Amino acid sequence: MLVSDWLPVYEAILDDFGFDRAGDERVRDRLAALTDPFDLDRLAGFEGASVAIAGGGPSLDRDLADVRRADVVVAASNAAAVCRDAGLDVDLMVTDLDKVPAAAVSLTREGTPVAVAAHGDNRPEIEEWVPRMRTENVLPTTQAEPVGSVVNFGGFTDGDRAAFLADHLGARTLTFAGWDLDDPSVDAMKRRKLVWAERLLRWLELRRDERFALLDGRREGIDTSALPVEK
Ligand SMILES: Nc1ncnc2c1ncn2[C@@H]1O[C@H](COP(=O)(O)OP(=O)(O)OP(=O)(O)O)[C@@H](O)[C@H]1O
Ligand SMILES: Nc1nc2c(c(=O)[nH]1)N=C(CO)CN2
Repeated sequence: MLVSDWLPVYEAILDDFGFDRAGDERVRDRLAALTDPFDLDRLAGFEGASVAIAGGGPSLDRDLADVRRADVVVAASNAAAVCRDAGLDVDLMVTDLDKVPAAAVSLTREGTPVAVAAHGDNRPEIEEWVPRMRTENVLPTTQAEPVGSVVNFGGFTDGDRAAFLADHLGARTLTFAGWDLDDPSVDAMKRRKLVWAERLLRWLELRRDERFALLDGRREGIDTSALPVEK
């Protein structure tokens, strides 16, 4: 995903949530100061692979067999802890550090890359946890324009950002485990974030010319008006 393709969608997200772009940029700059550029060649194993994107929904426990079958496992936030507790290795964790930050630190120290996102509402988490990580295993990301070590391959929530990253790295197929887009247990803010996650995955599947089973039966109901897709 080119940043120029992403930024108009990012602006629609900022509008919808009332997030402040300058706030995102300030925390991005702080993350840039705390990190070094990550060598993406270390993730060459994504090229041509079947990639499972493990999400933080309650169905993850039931979906672990799908995760186990994939060539490569990307875990969004809390899914990293669930996978590890089930004895499943994670190849990459994607997180904004608002859940299980200690697990993210441990992964970096054990040699597993962690894609850490900076945004306007996670400066305290960035300040507290990133300095404890092994820097060479931190892939710093932003949803705003990239700067220095901090990259942007598209995506908003941890889970859809994981999918955009896997796409950038050349994944052959993406499968989604532990994704409950209609989860009644989430609060109103999380529900809105999941609405955006669904839209962004719809955009991604169209770009990839793939059909994500997760979206079967849902496509008609997805509002794509903020996305650069053919109507
Ligand atoms: N029912 C669900 N509840 C939470 N996350 C879900 C759900 N279904 C899918 N996901 C995806 O899994 C990702 C990880 O979820 P988790 O609740 O562990 O993280 P989070 O730190 O709250 O995520 P975020 O900061 O992106 O909102 C989410 O970012 C989302 O993309
Ligand atoms: N500014 C801002 N950006 C975000 C936020 C958030 O709360 N604030 N939450 C996200 C996923 O949870 C992703 N991006």
